[in-house]
Amino acid sequence: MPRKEFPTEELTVTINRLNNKYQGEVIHRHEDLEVGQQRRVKLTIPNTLPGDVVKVSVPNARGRRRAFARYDEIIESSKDRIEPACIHFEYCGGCSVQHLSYENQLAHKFEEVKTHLSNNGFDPSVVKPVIGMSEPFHYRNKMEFTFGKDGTLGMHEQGNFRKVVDISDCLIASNDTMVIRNVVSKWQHTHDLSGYDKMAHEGLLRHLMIRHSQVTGEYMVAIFATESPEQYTEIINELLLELINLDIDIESILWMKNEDVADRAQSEETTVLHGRDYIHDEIYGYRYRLWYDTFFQPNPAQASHMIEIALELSEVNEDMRVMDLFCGVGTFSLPFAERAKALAGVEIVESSIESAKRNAEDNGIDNTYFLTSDARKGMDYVKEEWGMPDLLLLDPPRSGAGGKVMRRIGRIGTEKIVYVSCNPETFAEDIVWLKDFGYELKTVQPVDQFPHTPHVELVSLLEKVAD
Ligand SMILES: C[S@@+](CC[C@H](N)C(=O)[O-])C[C@H]1O[C@@H](n2cnc3c(N)ncnc32)[C@H](O)[C@@H]1O
Repeated sequence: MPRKEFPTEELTVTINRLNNKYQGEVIHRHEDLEVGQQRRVKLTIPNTLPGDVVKVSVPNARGRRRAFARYDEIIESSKDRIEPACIHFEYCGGCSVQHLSYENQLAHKFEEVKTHLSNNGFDPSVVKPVIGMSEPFHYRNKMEFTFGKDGTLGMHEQGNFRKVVDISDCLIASNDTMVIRNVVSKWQHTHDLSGYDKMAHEGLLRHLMIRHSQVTGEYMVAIFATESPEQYTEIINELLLELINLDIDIESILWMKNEDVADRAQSEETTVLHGRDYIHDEIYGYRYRLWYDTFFQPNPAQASHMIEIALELSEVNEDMRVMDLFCGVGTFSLPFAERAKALAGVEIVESSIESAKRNAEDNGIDNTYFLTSDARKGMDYVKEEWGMPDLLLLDPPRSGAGGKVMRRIGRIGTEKIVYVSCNPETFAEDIVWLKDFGYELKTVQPVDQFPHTPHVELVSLLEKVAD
């Protein structure tokens, strides 16, 4: 029997918490209930804060347990609410907390890290206040814009993956990134080139990736499209001329053919339209080559703080052999290797390991051993082939390292473990595994790499205090 649909209701609610995407939430309890109606509905309302009183229209409010809805009107503002600096804030899915002062964002992230640790039985007093940015804007070195089917070029709308919000200005990207974005958008409209429709799987232009180095000033522009560039040579040449004539050091312009149905900026066939297929960047004084798909820390200024903290906490010295798990292109490996006797890095993406090897060479570092492997199997192999480490460093993806890797780390039993994380929730769950191996959490230093978003990174130290 089909479920009964209830009418849309206009509710007045007071937001009482932020979820992990920093969207306001409240549980609304219905009154005047009839048999078969839900007693309560959990409302998720983007761009709201605890203390905001808002009016919101909720379709089928009495027939569902959860609803995502935009507010119609703010009746009373939270005392923490500020005017967002960005003109696109209301709909853009890029930043979700510009309506909270930066000071309050940092306070919220601090509490979040402590809560995850407490929930997993750790003493939250080891957490230090979050290191924020003095200028929390224009910090990102890589932006990925999506072409919408309606000629837009920007970010997905918050809570609506099908819609692309046209972004002519962005306060977390560099100014030159937006100059390039605007040239490409104008070019698309001049030539009436279609944006990709992900539902119908038709249209030419899919993504625009712009990455740059804040140190070397080099830029890469990559256009992802469903067709090869040959049939568009004339109009592509017009774009190239415009881009190259900008007062921006664009060292790489790429055309990436991507026919895959998955909505990712990936390439089946890469054509270098101008310059090389990589750019140079630097973090913490080390030089790196970055290809379009190389994972690199998106906020190099804050990443440098994290490297500095990791080096200090580890007290790495020339007698130590270091194992760096999830090493990527070697952002932590190279500074550690230069201060250690030897370093072994393990990473699953082959091109990152190739890059790590080349980066070590480019920086004159010759005591490294890099292995392409899943962390779990790689650790066993490295122990056999390279030997046991004295220090363990790990920086897993947001999903965390997982119990199998953590138990192996526990069995290795180095005196210190430095765990770098981009997700306090999986971090807290992972380190629970180390308790049985006699480790104690000594310090956690959160670092804000992504102002105005829900993300927070951290560097932590665990020490072996018992066998
Ligand atoms: C947060 S990044 C850190 C990279 C590096 N430490 C850095 O700072 O640039 C996590 C890395 O783990 C890698 N990775 C993901 N799953 C993995 C696995 N199962 N085994 C080994 N590496 C993995 C990713 O490719 C990525 O390079």
